[in-house]
Amino acid sequence: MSRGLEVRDAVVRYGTTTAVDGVNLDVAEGEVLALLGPSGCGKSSLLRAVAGLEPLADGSVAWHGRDLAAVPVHRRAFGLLFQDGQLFAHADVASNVGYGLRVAGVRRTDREARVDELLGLVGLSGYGSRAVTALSGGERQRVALARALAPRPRLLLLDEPLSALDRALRERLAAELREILTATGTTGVFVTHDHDEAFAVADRVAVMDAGTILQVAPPEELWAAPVSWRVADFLGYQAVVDVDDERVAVGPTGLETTAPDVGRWVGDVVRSVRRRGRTEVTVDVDLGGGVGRYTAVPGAEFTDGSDISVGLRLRADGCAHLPAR
Ligand SMILES: Nc1ncnc2c1ncn2[C@@H]1O[C@H](COP(=O)(O)OP(=O)(O)OP(=O)(O)O)[C@@H](O)[C@H]1O
Repeated sequence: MSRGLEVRDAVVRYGTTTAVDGVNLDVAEGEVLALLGPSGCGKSSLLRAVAGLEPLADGSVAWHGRDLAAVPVHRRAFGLLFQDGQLFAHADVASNVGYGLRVAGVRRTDREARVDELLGLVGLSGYGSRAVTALSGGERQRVALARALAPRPRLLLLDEPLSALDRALRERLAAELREILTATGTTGVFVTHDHDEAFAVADRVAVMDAGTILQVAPPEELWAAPVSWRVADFLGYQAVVDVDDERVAVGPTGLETTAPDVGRWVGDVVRSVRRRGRTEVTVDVDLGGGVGRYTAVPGAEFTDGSDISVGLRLRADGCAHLPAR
């Protein structure tokens, strides 16, 4: 993979608010990177600065080693896709998808061929003459994606493109989005506050908090070795515990029930439910920081019921060691 986007010491300010506080980030050509973090951490501001929509107070953004400070938004050849696809409501699907090509002066026949190709890619073959107002939310975002991809942007910037959709559709579209970006070799930066979505879409995930990047790594590596509890927390780990002078982050499957006299901790079962073919036990237990509510995997001797005491132990493959503080 060759050199693509390079962000160096980027700072974005709004008056006295520092939204992006010295970020360094590289995205190789052909790579998809997710920016993951809570609301207000500066993800959108960073994305907008890369697009050229927000000025940098300090630092630089470069593509292929060329500084973009003097290059206006429309000359960066970057594509943009937002939460609400911002389609032209008065135009049909094909006109929307072909918009960037028309602006670029692409001939009509070439344009039509490219629009058809893209509609096929996003699973909307034959939808060209439909009114965009007659589409579902998911279909609309597919049209917006086709429109953003049509001019073959050298970098596609996606700001929470799926967050207006319901959960099931979001999961499906996240997987499809990855396939489409990979199939087209598109370099992408994908902003999301949803860790599952980040993992489903990206080659690498950058975890962001309070204007800075805490860790950048491929999903499996991030999951296996978060550098801090803050990162683990964003990824969906449910607790941090001290065990034999080590700090351990406990994942959603990091606890297992045992007989009460065997486990490291003793807790009370609140309920147990079957989810996706496996049982999930909810327990109230003090893991060291006061009583909290956690999820555990049932051990061999677990029997259904509530208001029963169980022991709890850690499951190594559902936990991660955190570096010493
Ligand atoms: N136009 C603006 N004027 C003033 N402050 C702003 C502006 N845009 C963003 N901010 C502030 O900058 C900080 C970062 O906002 P930003 O939108 O980049 O975060 P985010 O991580 O994308 O959040 P969200 O997921 O809620 O969109 C926040 O404190 C926000 O209130």
